[in-house]
Amino acid sequence: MDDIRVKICGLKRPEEVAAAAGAGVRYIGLVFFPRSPRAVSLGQARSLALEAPVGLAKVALVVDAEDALLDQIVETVPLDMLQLHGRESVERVVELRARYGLPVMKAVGVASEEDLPALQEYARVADQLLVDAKAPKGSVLPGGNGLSFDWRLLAGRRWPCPWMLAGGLTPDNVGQAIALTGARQVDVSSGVESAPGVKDLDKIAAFASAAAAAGTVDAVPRL
Ligand SMILES: O=C(O)c1ccccc1NCC(=O)[C@H](O)[C@H](O)COP(=O)(O)O
Repeated sequence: MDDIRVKICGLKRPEEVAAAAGAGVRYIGLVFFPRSPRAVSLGQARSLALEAPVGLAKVALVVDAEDALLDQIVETVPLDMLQLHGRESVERVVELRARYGLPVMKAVGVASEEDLPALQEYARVADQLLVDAKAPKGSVLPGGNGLSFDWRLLAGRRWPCPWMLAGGLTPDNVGQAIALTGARQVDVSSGVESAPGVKDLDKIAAFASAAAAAGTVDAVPRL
């Protein structure tokens, strides 16, 4: 069985990229959402992306972004994937895949069974799904809130594209999350921070190693 793939989202400093690469992380997320404590400028994102070693995929996270912003991001930052973390429609996913020729990961917020059909819809058109906790009403951030959802909702569910589990993951709970959901990819942001927007290098290493350890055990859902 393949290793568990880890994505660390919201990196801002070169040492965070180095720590992620050193820990065997597979994807880094660069946040282009001005109200986020993890937001990066175009210049910052370009430098971070250029420093990322081969094998570490650079993912640009946007929220209902206009074409003009996306054009700037794609022209400036060497990228491997776009992450759509807003209310982008199925049609918009199709349009952006064609326009930029980059794989698109669509984030879908989950709080209850009612949210699961959307995953099926987006799985038809996206290259990957990010199955995240639904942001609370009125929250400034559509993601990165450190909230999890009932992982049992995902037990036994599969989609016709690769998917990543996100939402409230930490070095302490990622093993249980993988065992319950069968996820082969996991994404974390606030769970590896020492303060909003500041990644903790030790927590990055601890998260990657806990995920790797969980990946060596057959994922038998314990319900
Ligand atoms: O992280 C942000 O600041 C952010 C801002 C706007 C939209 C999405 C955002 N983060 C989304 C992510 O990819 C997070 O990694 C994911 O939601 C999990 O976050 P966390 O619960 O903090 O681990």
